[in-house]
Amino acid sequence: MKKLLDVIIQNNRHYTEEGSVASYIPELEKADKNALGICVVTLDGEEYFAGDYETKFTIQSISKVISLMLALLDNGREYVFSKVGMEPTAETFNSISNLETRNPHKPLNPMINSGAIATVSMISGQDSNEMFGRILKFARKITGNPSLNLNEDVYLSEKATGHRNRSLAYFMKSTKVIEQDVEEVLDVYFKQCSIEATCRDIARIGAMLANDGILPWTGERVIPRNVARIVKTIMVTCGMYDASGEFAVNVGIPAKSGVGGGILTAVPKRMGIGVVGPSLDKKGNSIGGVKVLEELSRELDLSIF
Ligand SMILES: NC(=O)CC[C@H](N)C(=O)O
Repeated sequence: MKKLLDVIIQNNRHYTEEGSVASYIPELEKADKNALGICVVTLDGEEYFAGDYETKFTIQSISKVISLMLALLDNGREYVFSKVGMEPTAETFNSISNLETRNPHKPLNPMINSGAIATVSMISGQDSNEMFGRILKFARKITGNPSLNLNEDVYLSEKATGHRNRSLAYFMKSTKVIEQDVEEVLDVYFKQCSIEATCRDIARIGAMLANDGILPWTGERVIPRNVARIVKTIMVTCGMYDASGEFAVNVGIPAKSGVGGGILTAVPKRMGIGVVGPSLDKKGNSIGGVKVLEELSRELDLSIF
C-alpha cells in the first residue's frame, strides 16, 4: 500500500500547477500550492502515508460533515431535514440564488454554505462558545486527536471577510430557517471551518464512517449506524459541490472537500482516505487531490457503484 501511495502522489503532483490556492479568504493564500499528500486508515487500524502528509490545513467545508453528524445527534433526522434539504446543486458552494428561487424555506443540502450554516444553527448550546466547544470536542473524539484546534488567523480572516456567508445567513433568518442569533451562528460556522488538521485526522473520520460509526482504533461506537449512512449518502450526492456527479463517476466514493485543500473520503467497509493539496480547481476542489483519488480508486477498485 505504501509503495502504491508513493507512486500515485508522484504521478499526480504536476496537476497542482494547473490550479490555484483559495484567495477569497486572505489567510488561505499562504498555503503551499505544490503540496500533495495522502493518508489511508484501514478498518483494522493500519495507517499509511505518502507525499506531504504532514501539511496542515484548515478543514473548511469538511467541517460540514462534522456539524451534520452533531445536528443529527442533537435533533434527529426529521427536524434537521425540515430545515435543510437533501438535494444536490448545480450552483457553486456559496450560491445565493437557489435560496430564493428553488425553495425559500430551506437551503438545498447541508454540504453547501447556506445549508451548513443552517445545520450549525441546530447544534445545541447556550451561545457560540458552547456550540463550538461541542463541535471541537466531537471532532477530537472522531479523529482520535486531542490536540486538534482552531487556526486563529484563518478564523479571524474569514470572520472579517465572510460577507457572502453573512448574507446567506441573514436571508435564512428572514425566512425563519435560522431561529437563533445570526452573528452567533456565523461565529460557530467560521470557527468550525478554521479547525486545523492533517490528512491523517480526516482519514480517521472517513474510517469511522466507513466502519458504520465505530472508531476502528478503539472499537467505540460514536454515532448510530443510521447517522453514518445518512452522512455518507449526502457526501456522495453533494460532498464535492457542483462536481459531485463527475466525482461519483470517476471515483465513486462518499467524499467531502474543503477550500483549504483537504478531501475526506470513506470507502464503506474498507478504509478512510484523507488527501491534502491546497491548489484548487475552478469548483473549489483540490485539483491534485481529486486526481490522486481517481487513480487510487482505479487501482484498488474502490468505487461503490
Ligand atoms: N468550500 C468551502 O470549503 C467553503 C468554506 C469557507 N469557509 C466558506 O465559507 O466560504
